[in-house]
Amino acid sequence: MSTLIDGKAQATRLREEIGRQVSRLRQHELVTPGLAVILVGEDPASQVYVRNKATQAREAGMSSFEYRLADSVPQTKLLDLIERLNRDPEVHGILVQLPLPPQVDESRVIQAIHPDKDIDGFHPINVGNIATGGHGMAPCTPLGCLMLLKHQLGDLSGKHAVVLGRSNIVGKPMASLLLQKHCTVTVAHSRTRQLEEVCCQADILVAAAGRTRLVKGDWIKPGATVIDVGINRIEADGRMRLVGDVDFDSAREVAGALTPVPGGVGPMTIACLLLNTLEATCRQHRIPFPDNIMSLAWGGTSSETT
Ligand SMILES: Nc1nc(=O)c2c([nH]1)NC[C@@H]1CN(c3ccc(C(=O)N[C@@H](CCC(=O)O)C(=O)O)cc3)C=[N+]21
Ligand SMILES: [Mg+2]
Repeated sequence: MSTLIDGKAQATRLREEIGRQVSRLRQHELVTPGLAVILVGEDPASQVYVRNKATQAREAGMSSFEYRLADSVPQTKLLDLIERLNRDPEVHGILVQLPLPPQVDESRVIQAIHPDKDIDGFHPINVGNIATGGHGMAPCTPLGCLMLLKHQLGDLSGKHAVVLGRSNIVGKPMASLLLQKHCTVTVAHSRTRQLEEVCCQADILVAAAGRTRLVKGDWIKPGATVIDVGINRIEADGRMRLVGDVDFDSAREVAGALTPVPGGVGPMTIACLLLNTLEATCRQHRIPFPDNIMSLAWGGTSSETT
């Protein structure tokens, strides 16, 4: 049986440490980190996530500003709001919940966010900095996955990581981060031939394909570490359930360690959002980013990154 990787517990510890740093900033620097979250439309799942993000930001002592816009909002209005938040000194991080409705050009919106306030790490400047090994803002979900992996495995050097999925939000930045940690990285996706054989070679398997229970136990090398990024809502026995991209029951017979859904990557994503907001605040006020947060987040010292 595999070790269960407790993302919920690790996220709680990270948020507690972030909370201590936030109160230190407020006391000694008179700065309160501020997170602005913009939600367009009324998708119920998105509403839950946005509410959780705002609640957890406030619990960590941050200011939270929420903006709810109608599904029919013209793009110019959204861009105007972002422009205003870019200039607002109380706002250190801006998150526009994706996906956006069809009249809005997603990449236009992402590029409108000032890179220093882009706590999602989706702006091309941050994508470029991460891809070239710099210390840009890393997207929250891949960053959370990396922290779980570092905590579980320590040094990742030389390990074969297979990333299943190639989205800009998870797959591609995940591959960048794993390369930075000296993994051999394969990015597989829906057009990959012999997908099962490719997955079977992974020491580390990150499943972010958006396909319910795609990865079965016999896709996994015995002892491998499996990170399940999927969040799929299915109906079972007349009730809604959350399941991942990994078939949990067969996977746990084979994997060395495995994240559950829920309680794995999801809570780490939100904790990393707060971490990025704290980092953005420090950078905007030219305050050094606290070392102990660095080591808690990365499971080692920052000097280990080369
Ligand atoms: N600009 C932007 N940034 C995002 O980071 C972003 C986004 N758009 N759009 C949607 C996705 C999805 N996402 C999740 C965050 C937390 C959980 C989470 O906390 N999940 C809980 C369960 C929550 C539940 O029960 O529904 C868990 O896995 O344990 C899930 C999904 C962030 N996203
Ligand atoms: Mg794909």
